[in-house]
Amino acid sequence: MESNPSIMKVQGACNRPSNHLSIRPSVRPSIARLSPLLLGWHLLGVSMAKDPVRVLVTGAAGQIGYALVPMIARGVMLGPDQPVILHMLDIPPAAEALNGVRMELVDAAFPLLKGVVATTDAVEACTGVNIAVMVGGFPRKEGMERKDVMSKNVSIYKSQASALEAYAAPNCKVLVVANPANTNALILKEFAPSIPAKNITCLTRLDHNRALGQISERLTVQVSDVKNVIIWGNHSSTQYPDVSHATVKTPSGEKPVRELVSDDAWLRGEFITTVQQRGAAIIKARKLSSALSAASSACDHIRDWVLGTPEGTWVSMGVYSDGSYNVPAGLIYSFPVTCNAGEWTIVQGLSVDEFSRKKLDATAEELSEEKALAYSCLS
Ligand SMILES: NC(=O)c1ccc[n+]([C@@H]2O[C@H](COP(=O)([O-])OP(=O)(O)OC[C@H]3O[C@@H](n4cnc5c(N)ncnc54)[C@H](O)[C@@H]3O)[C@@H](O)[C@H]2O)c1
Ligand SMILES: O=C(O)C[C@H](O)C(=O)O
Repeated sequence: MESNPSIMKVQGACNRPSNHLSIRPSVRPSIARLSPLLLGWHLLGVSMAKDPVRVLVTGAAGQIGYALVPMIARGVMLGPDQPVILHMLDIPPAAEALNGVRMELVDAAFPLLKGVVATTDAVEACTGVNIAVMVGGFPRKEGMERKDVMSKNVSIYKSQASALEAYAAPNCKVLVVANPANTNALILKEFAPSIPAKNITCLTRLDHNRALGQISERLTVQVSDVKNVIIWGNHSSTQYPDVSHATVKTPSGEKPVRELVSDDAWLRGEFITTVQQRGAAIIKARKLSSALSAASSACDHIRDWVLGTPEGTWVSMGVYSDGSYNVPAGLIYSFPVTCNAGEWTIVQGLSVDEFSRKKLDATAEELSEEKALAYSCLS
């Protein structure tokens, strides 16, 4: 257990870092609530205190950061019984805003929040972190393509990879949110060679959730009753939102989405483009990119990775390709995955029809091009 429960100051020294991620997947909150043993302890007023987990959020003074840090501090990411210490990094011009976020975290008096490191120093920010959510970067603005921001982000991710490699806790899990998310994650992997490739992921859960949302609206069903959509490939407009294996829970059992929608033209047309273009639609509407949905989806991504996916359910994560589904190895590509005991596994053996094959290949091709462009930015 960390000894100092106080909130720390901007640029302050770190608490002693814990050496590893101290979340035990077997003590999931829902199970913990049901366990007679834990309930007994609770009634006796004895809490099963866990060690705090250190969570880094880069770009914490930005709009996703502002939505994300209170979710983490409230237990949305790691569970309602998991104390956290937040490490927040931003760049010097944002230092004052970052301090404002820190002050608000103090003011919110989150019971699970055991400390805050708010800093513009990447080494201090990365020291001892168990989970790193990489949001910092240069966001795409209206009318800009993701490739326009490649070179700015590649250099950021190269240097932050080195800081994580040298100072993060062993087995640190990394989620890259900042665009181009897949390629930033790949650069991070390349420049942090001692962090296992399986620990470096990117966010396509927002796209996955958007796909669930579209199906739920179309069928007028609860979003929680829709599952097993897939986002294949890049977090970009070439991503392939696929409902070939998705189902909806109905009073008479699980039914295929394709059967219930009964409109392949919509599923292969408007549904796909709506999900692909949703980020751009939000930017057009808000003049800012999505923030609350991105933050919430980042929490979903880490929560499922650490605590596990429900039985019979998969989620989409951008992970290092091993050649599954004939996707070129060596790309960070979004696949359907299940998670157990803190490890993700690509769901194998799903049928891929000709229509889907073309879509999987097109988004892989874009990622290969992005990879080449990123490497050209490095030289
Ligand atoms: N993967 C996804 O699903 C998804 C969804 C939405 C947004 N995004 C991306 O997330 C990123 C952040 O979006 P936002 O709306 O919060 O942007 P924002 O501009 O509001 O915030 C970005 C923050 O990053 C900081 N920053 C810049 N360079 C940094 C560095 N080197 N180190 C640390 N911090 C740095 C900025 O000062 C700023 O505070 C963007 O790249 C955006 O395109 C991804
Ligand atoms: O498209 C963008 O740059 C915004 C973001 O990635 C999103 O999906 O909302």
